[in-house]
Amino acid sequence: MADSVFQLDRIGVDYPTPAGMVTGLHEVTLDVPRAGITVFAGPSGSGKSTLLRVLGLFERPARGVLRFDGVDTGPLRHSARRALRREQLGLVFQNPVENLLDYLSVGDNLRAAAQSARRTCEPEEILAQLGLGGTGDWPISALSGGQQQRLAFGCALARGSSVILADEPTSQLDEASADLVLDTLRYLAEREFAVLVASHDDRLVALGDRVARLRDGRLEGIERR
Ligand SMILES: Nc1ncnc2c1ncn2[C@@H]1O[C@H](COP(=O)(O)OP(=O)(O)OP(=O)(O)O)[C@@H](O)[C@H]1O
Repeated sequence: MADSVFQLDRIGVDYPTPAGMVTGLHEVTLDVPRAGITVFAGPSGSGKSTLLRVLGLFERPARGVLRFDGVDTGPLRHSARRALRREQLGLVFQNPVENLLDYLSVGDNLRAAAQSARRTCEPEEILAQLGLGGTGDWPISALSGGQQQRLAFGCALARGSSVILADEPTSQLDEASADLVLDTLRYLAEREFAVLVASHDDRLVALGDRVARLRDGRLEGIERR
């Protein structure tokens, strides 16, 4: 398995707007190691979400080469990208309700996630790992925001994702709930998941083994700890 989970070579993203083309990312070149937590930090509009969407194979860059596990993703057809997304890449959004199906129980959310990657799972095993043991029959609404985010990471585990991409996972949470998310990210990184997070939460930035700083769609630099 390659040491780098993602290799970006001069990745550029443009958005058409009524006022003309806006560049979301300018020629970003970066190697993301598989091990540890990588944080993409930067002010609002710096390109963090755009970068996560490119890495999550939701967005095709206009320019440059993106390799995932050493494979050039450029020539991949839509169906191959979708299969990679479902089976390997777990994307967790900032708003807990976006990550879960509110009409299913906690356990059924995990089962549905596994099924979407053509797998089966033992919900109670995953819930126990995440400190949510015994909640399998609960409705989603009975969980706190932090617990819902934990469950969203659990869905990535149920799908068998090897890479976790989280976009501002603590921004909608109070401090105690955010702590649950920080613990979960650390737990996943210790278990050899590649964990990539976009955030301007200082505590999340402090958790990173490396921090890639973005500004105006450009990579300003990388701090390694
Ligand atoms: N769908 C879109 N259409 C037009 N412009 C977009 C779109 N998505 C992003 N942009 C622009 O691309 C740039 C980067 O935006 P992006 O959302 O990636 O930044 P961000 O760092 O994640 O910001 P935030 O912290 O506010 O979420 C900004 O100038 C933004 O306005």
